Amino acid sequence: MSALNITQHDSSSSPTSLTISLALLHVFIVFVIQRFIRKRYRKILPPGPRGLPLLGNIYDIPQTAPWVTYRDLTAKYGDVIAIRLLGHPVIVLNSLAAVNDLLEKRSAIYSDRPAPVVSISRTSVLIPCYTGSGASDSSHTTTTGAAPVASSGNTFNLCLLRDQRNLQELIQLTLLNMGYGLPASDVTSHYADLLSDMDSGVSEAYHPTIFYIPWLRYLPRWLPGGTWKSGVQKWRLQADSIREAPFMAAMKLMAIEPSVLTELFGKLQSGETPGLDQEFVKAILGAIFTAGADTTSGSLFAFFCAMIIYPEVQKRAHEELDAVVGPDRLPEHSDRPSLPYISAIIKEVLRWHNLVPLGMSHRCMEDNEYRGWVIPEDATILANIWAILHDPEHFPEPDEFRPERFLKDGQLDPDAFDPVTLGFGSGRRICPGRHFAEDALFINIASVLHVFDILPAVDECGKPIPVEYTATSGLLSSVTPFQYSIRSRTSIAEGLVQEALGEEE
Ligand code: HEM
Repeated sequence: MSALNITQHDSSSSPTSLTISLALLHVFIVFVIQRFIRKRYRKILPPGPRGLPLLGNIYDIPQTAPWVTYRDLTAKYGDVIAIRLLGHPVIVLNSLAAVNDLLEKRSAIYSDRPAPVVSISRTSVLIPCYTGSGASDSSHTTTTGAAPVASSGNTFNLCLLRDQRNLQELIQLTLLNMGYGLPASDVTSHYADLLSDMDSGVSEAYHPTIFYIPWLRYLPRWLPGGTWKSGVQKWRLQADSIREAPFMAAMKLMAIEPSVLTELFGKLQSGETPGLDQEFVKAILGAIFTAGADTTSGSLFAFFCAMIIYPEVQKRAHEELDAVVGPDRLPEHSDRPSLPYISAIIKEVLRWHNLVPLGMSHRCMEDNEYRGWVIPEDATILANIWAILHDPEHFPEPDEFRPERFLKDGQLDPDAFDPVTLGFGSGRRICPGRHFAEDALFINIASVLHVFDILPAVDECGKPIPVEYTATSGLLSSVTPFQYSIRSRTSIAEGLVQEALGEEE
């Protein structure tokens, strides 16, 4: 009895000891659950560096060129690596076999995208989730099957000759014409500014910290860690403007030129595509414009860089063009089968400089087993495109720009590993603009090489400014800016351009 009294007395008169006991119990339970989860995942996830408690591997993966670090980790862990970023599993596929096994063969459950914590647009600029619905498929088929590149290489040359406009603006011009049917004259630096504002907004909104710590969204904006919220309104407005401005301009003009817009409106009116409405049409066009401009111009910029560093490649391309196209005309799309060296240059540009080195993240939609591991639902999947296209087993001396690796007996080698498909992603989310991009690269590269020598810029003493190939890091990796100059190869070539200029005007 007295013992009972003592116990009753203790518990009622000391509420803090109960709280402490409960707190300790809570800590113990959390600890056991964490150990259990960690043990379970360590067993079933693919191998990878161990990382720190809670933080995971955030200190193992650098911000600069993480694709190189992932490739280096394969020596210890194999081609499929799991890392954890603040508890979130990320699976990196470093071989073509793994990419094919998961993103291609199991595309039914590997085609979603991880949802960003903050949606930057009412209907996102990039088509975000995979539903398998008619509308999301329509974005792919329409873009993929879009009319061949609307602008000719001539326009590109003329612009270069006329005012040395930047490559990015030239590709934007083409996309606005192909996507919205907007005439070249409607292209103003306004769209370019909107696009560049939105690009920086997207980089901030998709910053890994915000991406992988979902609870950051609940922090008030005045607390450290919550300050990113003040940018959200701005990013949303930027994303909305890039969807609205060219769309409204096209509607005002009542563009009748065949374009992706007219094709989608045709589908909308016929009702053949469930889920397709005006907002979705706007989103698809916004995606084409935003995803197509920097990528295609980025590849062209890489091509300019390679031509300066490897003048012997440029010389061989000139010889092929002189022999096949001749001095009296500019190259056309129909010349492509007869220009294997130019085609090999395009493949090598896409391989040598990967615009999207880790592809775009995919999301695994359900737990599934692979090679004895379990890839958990919600895991982010990255395809290390850079590592695969720089694997010396397939591409000896991978850092060298060497179009010859795709040729055999002067023709494209059908047995060579073609970087084109992988460079544009995999499975059901493969880049829908790949045919457009390839066509644009062909006509622009062939035309520029036919007419111009691409040379390094010169300094005030007339000395060539050396060009070195380096690239930026990020979702999109660009060749770091360098200066170049162009010189007409012959007066006949210059005459051809002037003639075409007259025709255009
Ligand atoms: C050299 C040029 C280009 C490269 C290297 C490139 C590469 C890629 C890659 C790697 C992806 C991710 C695919 C995946 O998730 O597996 C992608 C997606 C995408 N690309 Fe491209 N792309 C290029 C040009 C273009 C162009 C010109 C357009 C539009 C005309 C375009 C529109 C898109 C869109 C809309 C997506 C998102 C597709 C989706 O989420 O379903 N791209 N691109």
